[in-house]
Amino acid sequence: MSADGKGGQAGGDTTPLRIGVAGLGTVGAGLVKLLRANESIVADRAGRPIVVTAVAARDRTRDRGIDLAGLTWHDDALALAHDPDIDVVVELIGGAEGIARRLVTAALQAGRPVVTANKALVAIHGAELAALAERAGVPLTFEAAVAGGIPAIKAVREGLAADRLVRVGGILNGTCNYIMTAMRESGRAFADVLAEAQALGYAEADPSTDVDGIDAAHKLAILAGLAFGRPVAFSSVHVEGIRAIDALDLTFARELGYRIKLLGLARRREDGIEARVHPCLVPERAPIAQVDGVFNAVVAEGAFVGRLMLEGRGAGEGPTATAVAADLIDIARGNAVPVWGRSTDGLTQVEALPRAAFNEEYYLRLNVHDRPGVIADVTAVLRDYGVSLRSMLQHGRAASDDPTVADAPSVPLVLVTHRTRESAMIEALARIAALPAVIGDPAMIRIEAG
Ligand SMILES: NC(=O)C1=CN([C@@H]2O[C@H](COP(=O)(O)OP(=O)(O)OC[C@H]3O[C@@H](n4cnc5c(N)ncnc54)[C@H](O)[C@@H]3O)[C@@H](O)[C@H]2O)C=CC1
Ligand SMILES: N[C@@H](CC=O)C(=O)O
Ligand code: NA
Repeated sequence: MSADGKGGQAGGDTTPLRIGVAGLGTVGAGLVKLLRANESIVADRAGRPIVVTAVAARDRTRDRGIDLAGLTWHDDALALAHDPDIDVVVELIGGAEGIARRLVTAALQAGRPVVTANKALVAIHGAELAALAERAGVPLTFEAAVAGGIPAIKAVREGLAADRLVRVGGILNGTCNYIMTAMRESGRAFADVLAEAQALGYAEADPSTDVDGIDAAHKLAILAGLAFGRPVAFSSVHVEGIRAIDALDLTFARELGYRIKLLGLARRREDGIEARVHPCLVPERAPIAQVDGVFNAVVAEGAFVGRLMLEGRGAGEGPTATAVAADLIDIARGNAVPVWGRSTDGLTQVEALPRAAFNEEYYLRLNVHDRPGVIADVTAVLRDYGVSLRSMLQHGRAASDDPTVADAPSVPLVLVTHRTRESAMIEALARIAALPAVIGDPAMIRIEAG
């Protein structure tokens, strides 16, 4: 039985599923185009037609490349929650609060199935919305919210439902991957490439959500919740973005045989769950290092299934609309899966482990005065904290060549450590930054196998 009480294939009911779309931006307009272009494919697979009957958007006159004639227009998106001529509300406005949250809440309370692409909303309010959906006995689906066109939610929540997953994550932000790929391949400036990603419809309304790692963290919190069976408190996810990545780091990474990727990583450990988003050095031969541009990669690992990686476009009109439409097809067919893959009864949020508990290999780049003793001072601090070095790179003049130079020029010094506790690295870096020969803050990037 479907959520709207009209089983699609199961009941042989061919009544159209009527949808109301809130937000006609990149994804909303993309959805209308896709449902029209693929009308008969969608109807065949859903067992009944899926038709847009109502929309709510801000500007009635804007040219979106779609014909809105014949659709009911609502100036107030909240009206969709009670419009008697729709069966499903599709929320494509965005934002964890405000109108998007009010609309989804109102629709679920009114017993309406909801489809959303809103990762911020699901990551932050997913536990409470899941309880509302369960109480109303209607689906709340969000395939588009994680990794755009990659069926990541379905893969983790349904495809891997039988395994005990120990790890999930990957490249979860198309905008950041697009920017870092262009910077690496063509040396283009950050701001330039970001503007291009915005024009292509990849970036969030406020692109700092992308470049500061928050969007990837929203997606990681959702994936971790699905993989480990409990929603992860979003505020406990450790988040770093890509603003601090310097062109020098891209060059040194290449020289050391790595690429830099913004990764989301969630791991089940004996003592809790690790959930973090930050730039990583990954070996250039690792499959994930080859995932470039707007492409995302979702990696999962379980005791029985082993490791798997799904790759595809993580942002943009077409891929995202495909994911939203797939959710609608599920609803039309009467397929319903609990939001977090299990009942919300007794379901509590879990706090991720703090940063000090991480245990990684680290790449450090220091800007140092090129004079004798610098390397010895830096390595002495690392030794004091039990951090052992795997390799070191210094370009330019050797520090010991000219002991008499007082205002020695600055040179980058790159150090790669063996695996070590992050609590030790944090303290060691504070001491290193305070050394007289070290200029500015050291850059630290964690190293991952991929
Ligand atoms: N663009 C992408 O590639 C992807 C976007 N998403 C998510 O999809 C959702 C929509 O994203 P986009 O389409 O990219 O954003 P967008 O900014 O292009 O579209 C949002 C639309 O909502 C409209 N809107 C704002 N307030 C409104 C209100 N009160 N009533 C009605 N409409 C209102 C805006 O005018 C805008 O046209 C967001 O949650 C986003 O995170 C998810 C995956 C990929
Ligand atoms: N802004 C997001 C859009 C898709 O989720 C991204 O760049 O990945
Ligand atoms: Na997806």
